[in-house]
Amino acid sequence: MVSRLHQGTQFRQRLYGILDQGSGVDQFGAVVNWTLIGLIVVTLAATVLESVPRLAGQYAKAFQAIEYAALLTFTIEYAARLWTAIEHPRWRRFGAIRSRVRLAASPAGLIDLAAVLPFWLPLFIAADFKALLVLRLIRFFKLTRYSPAMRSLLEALYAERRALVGCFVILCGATLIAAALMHLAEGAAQPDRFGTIPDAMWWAIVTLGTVGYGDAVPITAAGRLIAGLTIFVGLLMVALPVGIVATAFANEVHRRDFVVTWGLVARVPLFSELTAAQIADVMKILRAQKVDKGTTIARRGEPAHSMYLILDGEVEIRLRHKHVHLGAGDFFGEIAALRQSRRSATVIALQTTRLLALDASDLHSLMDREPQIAARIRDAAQARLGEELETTGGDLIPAELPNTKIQPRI
Ligand SMILES: Nc1ncnc2c1ncn2[C@@H]1O[C@@H]2COP(=O)(O)O[C@H]2[C@H]1O
Repeated sequence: MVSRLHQGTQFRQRLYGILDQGSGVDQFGAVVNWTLIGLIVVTLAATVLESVPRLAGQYAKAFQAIEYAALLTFTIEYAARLWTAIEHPRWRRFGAIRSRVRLAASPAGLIDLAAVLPFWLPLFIAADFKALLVLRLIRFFKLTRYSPAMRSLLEALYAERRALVGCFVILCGATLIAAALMHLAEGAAQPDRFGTIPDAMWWAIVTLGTVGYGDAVPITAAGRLIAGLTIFVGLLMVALPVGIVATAFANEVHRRDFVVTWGLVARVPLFSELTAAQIADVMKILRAQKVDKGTTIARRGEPAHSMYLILDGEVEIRLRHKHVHLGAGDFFGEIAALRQSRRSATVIALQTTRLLALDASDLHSLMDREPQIAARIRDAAQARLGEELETTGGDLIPAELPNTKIQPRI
């Protein structure tokens, strides 16, 4: 009985790992996830083709088969996600029901539900559900889960939401002012196009958007002057959000550098005792970083914000009286990150090195959650500190630094 229960939990953990981390878990995980991605793409293509009446008539059976297969698969996937939600490391403490409610209410959960729920209706209610054809395109958003680039773009938009809302507010103001001025200047000359402010707003939006359909053009001198100014403002208005999003997107992509996969994290010795679900959780707080040979990764005495795990390559720890080499599987930077102080040594990359960086705040919460990892990191820090104290006579942090305690990064 107990072993059955244990097997059930193990299966749920494995399923969670596959659904949450996909291709990185193992070959079976890769097959499951590529099947889901393939089905999303096929159902989207089928939706588009089905809107062509000739094709809809000719291949009606094939379209129906694709829809049934997709609906059934996505429904099973949704149910499996709900069932395994309790394995989510941050939700586990909420228990079965609350963790499932959390999943159902999350953006990804809502997209998964919207991708299936409306499409069951025609099977039970006899009515014309033509709009459902277009609604199927919601399934496109399921791809966000599998595309780091799409995720990066959404994260960039989210990170810059305040600046973008600011741009939108300014754009609304500019539209109103341009429309009102144009209504004053052109209202009498062209009452059908600029007779009211809402009429003139169409012109303002098209001009500020730098589209210029040419269906409404000023004919008075004052109107042309206002149009000229509006075009200049429009150029600025378009450049502003485009620049903000492009910069944020580039930063986000560079920050990721390479994709942290389940396989990479599972290979790190420090995480060797974690379950699939725990590894999945750790993945979310790690940042991938690639450094070139000769790069100074940490400088003695500098404030520290992260600890690093070496995936491959080699680094040199330059202590006062000796140099220590660390390679794949080792970690460094834990001393300052733990003590929220400054670096005790300079660290240089001896080769091109791939690292996983862990922010100090994330390190602390990980250590709170995972006592074995906490013990291993603390032991290493203690041993390294002890060694260094022995050779420096206790002068670990440079004396010229007045305040070794640093503020956490916001
Ligand atoms: N004796 C040592 N052997 C190996 N690594 C060390 C030793 N002393 C310090 N380090 C590492 O070098 C890092 C420099 O930055 P931190 O002080 O944050 O953390 C330090 C340790 O991770």
